[in-house]
Order: sequence, then C-alpha cells, then structure tokens
Amino acid sequence: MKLYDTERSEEERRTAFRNGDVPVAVYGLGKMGLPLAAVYADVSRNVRGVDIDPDAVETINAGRTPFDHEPGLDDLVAETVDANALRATTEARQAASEAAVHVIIVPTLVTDEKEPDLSTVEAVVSDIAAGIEAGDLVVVESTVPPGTCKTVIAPMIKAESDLTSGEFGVSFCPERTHSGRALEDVRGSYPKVVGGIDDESTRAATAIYREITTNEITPTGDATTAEAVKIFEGIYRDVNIALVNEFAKSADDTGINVLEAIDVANEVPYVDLHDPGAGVGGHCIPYYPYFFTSGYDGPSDLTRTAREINDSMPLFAVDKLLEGLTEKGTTLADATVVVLGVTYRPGVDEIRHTPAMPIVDRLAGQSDSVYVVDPVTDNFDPFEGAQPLGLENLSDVDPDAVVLVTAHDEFGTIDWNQFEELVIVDGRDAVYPDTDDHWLYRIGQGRR
Ligand SMILES: NC(=O)C1=CN([C@@H]2O[C@H](COP(=O)(O)OP(=O)(O)OC[C@H]3O[C@@H](n4cnc5c(N)ncnc54)[C@H](O)[C@@H]3O)[C@@H](O)[C@H]2O)C=CC1
Ligand SMILES: CC(=O)N[C@@H]1[C@@H](OP(=O)(O)OP(=O)(O)OC[C@H]2O[C@@H](n3ccc(=O)[nH]c3=O)[C@H](O)[C@@H]2O)O[C@H](C(=O)O)[C@@H](O)[C@@H]1O
Repeated sequence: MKLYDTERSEEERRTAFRNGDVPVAVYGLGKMGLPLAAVYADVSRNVRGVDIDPDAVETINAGRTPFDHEPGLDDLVAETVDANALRATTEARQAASEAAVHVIIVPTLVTDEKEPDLSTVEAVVSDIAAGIEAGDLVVVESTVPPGTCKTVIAPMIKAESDLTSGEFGVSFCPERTHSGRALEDVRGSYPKVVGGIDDESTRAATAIYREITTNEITPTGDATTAEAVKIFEGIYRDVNIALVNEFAKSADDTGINVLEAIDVANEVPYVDLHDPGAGVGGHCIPYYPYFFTSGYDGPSDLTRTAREINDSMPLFAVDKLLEGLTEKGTTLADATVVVLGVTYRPGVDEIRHTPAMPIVDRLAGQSDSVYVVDPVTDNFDPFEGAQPLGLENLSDVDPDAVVLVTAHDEFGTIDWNQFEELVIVDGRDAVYPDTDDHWLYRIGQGRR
C-alpha cells in the first residue's frame, strides 16, 4: 500500500503499516540505521535493510549485529531476521523498486574544508529515484543542513525519476538517539519530530511514527524547520560544552574549581552547564555547526568560536602534560606516554573527529614511545606513530605520563599505585588515584 495518498485516513495508513502491507527500505545499517531498521521491522514486519558493506549485510542476514554495545539489538535483529521481517541487501535499487517507504540514515559528514558532505545521502537518493513510484514516501533521518529536503532531495528525485511534485512525499524525521541506548531512544525516549515538504508528506510520516514511537509526534510547519531543530540541538550542545571548556581553561589562573562550580550552578533548573573535557568528537556534534554556518553568509561568530574552543582542548591537554613532564625534569622525547581512550566517547566504536587523534599526532611527533589503549575499538591504524597496548599491559611499558581522553568503564580498574610518580592528565574527570605521588592535572580543576 502507498502511504503518500490524500485519500487515505491516518487509521488506514497505520493499520496497513502495522499489517506489513507497506514495504520499507532502510538505507544505512550502522550505529543508528540498524537499530532503526530493527524497530521498523519489529513493527511493520516488512523491511529491507540496505548497506554498501557486504560483510555487514552478511552478518545481519545471519541474525547477528556487526557491532557491540547496543543493549537488546542482538536479540531484536535475530528475531526479526528469523521471522523474515528484516532482510539486508547491498542491492539498493532492487530494494528501492520494492519499497513504498524509503528511510535514509547514512552518514552526513564534512569535507576537509568544513563543508557539509552530502555525497552519501545523494547516492542513496539516486538509488531511490531509480525505483520510486507514485505514492511513495521518503523519510530522511540522516542529519542534514536546513533546506536539504526541499532544495536537494526532492528536486533530485524529480530530475531522476518520472515523478513530479505531489506524486511522492519527503519528510525529515531526525533521530534523537544516543549510541548505547539506541533501541530505547528510537522507540520513544523523546518526541519524534516530523517535517514534510508538504502537508501530505507530514501526514504520511506521522502515521508511520505513531506506530514506531511510544512518545508524542511533533509535526513542524515544514521540512526545513525540522532539519533546523536537529542541528540546533547539536549546536546548543557544542556551544554549551565550549562555554564550560572556556571556564576550565581559566582554572589555573583563577583557582576556581570549575567542576564543582558547574555542579552547584546546575542545581537551579534554568542552568544546564555541560562537562568540560579533552575535546568534542564523533560525526555529530562537531559536524552539525558546519551544517548551519556553511549555508548562511550572515554572522555566526558564536557557533564558529565554540567550534574553535572545543577543537583547542586536545592540545590544551597536551600542553598540561608537557608542563608536568617539565616539572619532573623530563622531556617528551625521553618520555613514555600512554593515551587512554581513542574512540570519541565511552562504549562506542567510532573514531571520527576523536580528540585522541590530534593528541597522538602531537605526542608521536616528539616521542617514539607513545601508546594507545582502548578496550572498545581495534581501529588503531589511523593513530600513526602510536603503538596499540592492551590495558592489562599498561605497567609493562613503565609509562612516564598518561593522558585520559575517553573514560571507558574499563579504565576504572586501573591501580594507579602500581606506577611511580606519573604525570597524569585527566581529560574526563575520571582519574582519582588514592595516592599523592603522581603529578595530576584534571581538566576543570587544574593541578590536583
Ligand atoms: N551516531 C549517532 O549518535 C547519531 C547519528 N545520527 C545521524 O544518523 C546518520 C548515520 O549515522 P551512524 O549510523 O552513526 O553512521 P555509521 O557510520 O555508524 O553507519 C553508516 C552506515 O551507512 C552505510 N553506508 C554508507 N554509504 C552508504 C550507501 N550509499 N548506501 C547504503 N549504506 C551506506 C555504511 O556502510 C554504514 O554501515 C548520520 O546522518 C548521523 O548524523 C543521528 C542521531 C544520532
Ligand atoms: C544531547 C545528546 O546527548 N546528543 C547526543 C549526541 O550524541 P553523541 O554520540 O555525539 O555523544 P555526545 O554525548 O554528544 O558526545 C559528543 C562528544 O562531546 C563530548 N562531550 C559530551 C558532553 C559533554 O558534556 N562534554 C563533552 O566534552 C564527548 O566526549 C564526545 O566526544 O549527538 C547525537 C546526534 O545528534 O547525532 C544525538 O542524537 C545524541 O542524543
């Protein structure tokens, strides 16, 4: 059944969706796409997942998940694949020709020039255009610059298919989801924003998400507003983190215990100061500001300055480490340094824009004894000049200095007493040795 059809009531559309009469294709089966496809399959029982990674497709069709640390996902993928409610394929155009709803959730990155890179989304849109039919609905869940649905995606479909305006729908329905709790979030932690390029697109997408989410639906006046909601949430977070990072940098001169001041300031409901740290990583928060500044020639000083502040934190951490080595009469060239945590945040195997990269680049450039420890990833090759080290072998390298960049749970087991007079930079308020033997700098508190 087609959902983009003004003759259909919401109840008719919801019943058809729930009964599996609306074939769905989900393009992108990554950290967000696979949980989303699995929930779609759990509800509609008729989902084809599309990915360009044949290994991921093979793993999913075997009823397994290609990545860890997503509670409940293993079981849901196994169940939906076993029930033939979810099938994965690399054949995007075949899937597009069979689907009535096309859900795009592939990466939206930025170029080296900090311009939005929509090439992956556009590749998927071309695949969809090759198979789209009148009455189909395109649901964009990838975070995109405001205006993309209206000025890029819909025009591409018209140009590359035999359809025209009013014959297909496009709705922006952003994913308010945190890796590590994806199923819970997809199913309804927060209201679902739905913004169509026309009213019928909004109605069709609303019918779907009333079945997918247990939470409310928040329709916006148009797709551009919905696109802005998503990046505003991310830019708010980036600016907030930049504010506390700026406070944290003052700690040495002001003597302020910034971490404590933040906790106390947050006692009032109208303050929600975030956490300072060694930097802001991932392909969401550090990228979304460019989805705003790139499409707009007006003033965006605050957005840009926040990015600069957050991207200065990794080298701030290195500067503190060098201060410690100097105080101990050691040079970086003679020091053995361990970087704890290379993924962008705990528990997620993702190194895009990780603060660990500039830290390792700076250290490895001056020392040939730099080690990286991360229990969550085995993707160490990009960290040139650093040697991967197992957490259990930490004492084997007899480190002079340690910088904690990402506070994986496993680091809580480290016995700091096993080391002699370390220089420690705690980038995430996570290192609390029960000895004063070490030189310890905690971002947000200064020298401890
Ligand atoms: N990671 C997060 O916490 C959140 C991400 N998002 C948005 O979701 C989107 C996807 O993010 P993730 O799932 O984290 O990315 P990811 O990198 O984990 O997964 C992307 C998947 O898409 C596949 N892919 C790449 N090109 C493709 C193509 N042409 N056709 C089909 N599949 C293709 C890749 O093989 C990979 O499996 C992004 O736009 C992001 O902004 C939204 C909310 C949260
Ligand atoms: C408000 C919120 O939690 N937004 C989430 C965020 O997910 P993401 O995986 O990017 O994690 P994150 O917690 O924002 O962390 C991003 C980066 O920022 C750093 N970070 C985070 C919070 C903080 O107070 N201080 C800080 O330095 C983290 O270490 C990490 O390097 O961005 C996602 C997205 O928009 O794609 C969004 O869906 C997620 O819900």
